[in-house]
Amino acid sequence: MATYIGAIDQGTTSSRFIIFDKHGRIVGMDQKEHRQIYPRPGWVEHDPLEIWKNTQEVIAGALAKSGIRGNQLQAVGITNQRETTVVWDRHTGKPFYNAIVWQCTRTHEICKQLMAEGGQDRFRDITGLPVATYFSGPKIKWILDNIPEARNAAQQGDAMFGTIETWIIWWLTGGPRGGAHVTDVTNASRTMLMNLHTLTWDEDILSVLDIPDQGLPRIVPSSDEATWGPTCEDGPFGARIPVCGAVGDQQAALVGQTCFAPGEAKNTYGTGCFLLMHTGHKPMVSRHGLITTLAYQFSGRKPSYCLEGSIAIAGALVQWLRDNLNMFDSAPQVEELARQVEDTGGMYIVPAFSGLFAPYWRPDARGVMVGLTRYINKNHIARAALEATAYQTRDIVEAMNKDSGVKLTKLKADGGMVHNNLLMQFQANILDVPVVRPKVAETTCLGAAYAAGIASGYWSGREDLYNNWEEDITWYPDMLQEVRDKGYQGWQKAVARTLDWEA
Ligand SMILES: Nc1ncnc2c1ncn2[C@@H]1O[C@H](COP(=O)(O)OP(=O)(O)O)[C@@H](O)[C@H]1O
Ligand SMILES: O=P(O)(O)OC[C@H](O)CO
Repeated sequence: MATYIGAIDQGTTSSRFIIFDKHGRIVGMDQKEHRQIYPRPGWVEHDPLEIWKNTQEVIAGALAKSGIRGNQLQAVGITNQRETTVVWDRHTGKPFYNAIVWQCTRTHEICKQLMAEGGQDRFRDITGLPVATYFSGPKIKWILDNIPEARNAAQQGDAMFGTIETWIIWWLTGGPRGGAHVTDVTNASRTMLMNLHTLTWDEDILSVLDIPDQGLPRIVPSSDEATWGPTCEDGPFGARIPVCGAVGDQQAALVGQTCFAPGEAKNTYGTGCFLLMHTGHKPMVSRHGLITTLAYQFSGRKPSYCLEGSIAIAGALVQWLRDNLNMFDSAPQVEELARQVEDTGGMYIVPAFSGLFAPYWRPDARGVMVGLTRYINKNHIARAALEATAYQTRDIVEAMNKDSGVKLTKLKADGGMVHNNLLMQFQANILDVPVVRPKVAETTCLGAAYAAGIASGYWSGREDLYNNWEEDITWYPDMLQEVRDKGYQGWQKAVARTLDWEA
């Protein structure tokens, strides 16, 4: 009987389940979007129960469409939108509040207070992170401070905290009937609560944030022979399958792109955009606005670290043009509009909708469109939206080159936006390095499958994975240096216009 590996990708906009064969090829897939909830400007929530329901549906959907039975899966891995936080009742599985999404800025006051007491970098040596609304710790604190039932339950030891992989693994493995309460090192490294060196929760930070440690999940490797499963027979797989891989989605893409050597980097162009460079077995402190984070840990091996440049809004700007300005019906159509014009007519969009993340870390920033004249039409706006992603990436690459002391010579790309040829060509031009897309662009799911597949012996080691990586297309730079420089200078001026908007 043929066997496969399954991977759940619970992303910001949708949930997917993909089934892979030995060659890393996709043999089954299903996907479903979930609601984005915006209760106030800058606030973003998801319904955790809707996410769990959709996850079960896409698992069942992919199995039904492919004709593969649950018991043909040798193991299951999970990858997820990181930082997004749920607090729930361990006896009922009922969330005390909606999931607070990574993009949500509601913890601005909490972060301001933390910074006033000790500066933005007060936890950087321990956690690798600046104080920012992005990370989970302040989100847990917000729920405990604002929802009295959650605080009471936490004090009684009845509340569970978790990021999305924790939430889903708990349900898959039994939920209130004794499901595993675990988080992998990559997700834990996004909480601002984990010590990057010891891979344990930091008592001092927990006490500063007033978060009781009994609600926190156990920290485990990203690929774990011990497994945290199996799944329940009465769940969506209809079988007991080992759950033995969990990796935050951006780190999963690094694994899926087989960036296992120091200096190798990938950029994932999805809702946001995340450039990660492998830096080896020791955390490297950033001096230029990047964050230090776990890349992955395979069970029984030393952890690997990376530097990350996180951009909050990339494809989300395209969605905004589609949904809020009704400029087109589907995301790929942005390219048709952008191709109607040679350039942006001198305008820029800086989508600082959640403030600016790396390398600026400015929660006070808000989005701008600048350089407008009566000449500008919607085609220029479409083009400027795509260019914004490429310019934000250039900001990150500049910082990465300075931090690592190595000049990036090639960028591996993946994510939903890499099907946009105009963007990818402009990216190569504005970075002045080739950009390459692999044949399997679903690298996030693939990385989670690899984590589960290595733990369960489906793949024997990295050599198997390297053999699965194949180039699809490479975009080479073809822009004059003076044009590149002028464009980037304009971008830097536009970024300056976003600052000091919110108090
Ligand atoms: N052809 C395209 N051109 C530009 N943006 C696109 C295109 N296709 C998808 N996108 C954008 O990519 C994002 C979806 O990418 P995906 O990797 O699936 O995201 P995520 O994993 O963050 O949910 C959406 O924000 C969408 O607007
Ligand atoms: O779900 P994505 O692809 O938008 O990724 C979100 C990131 O993990 C946030 O840190």
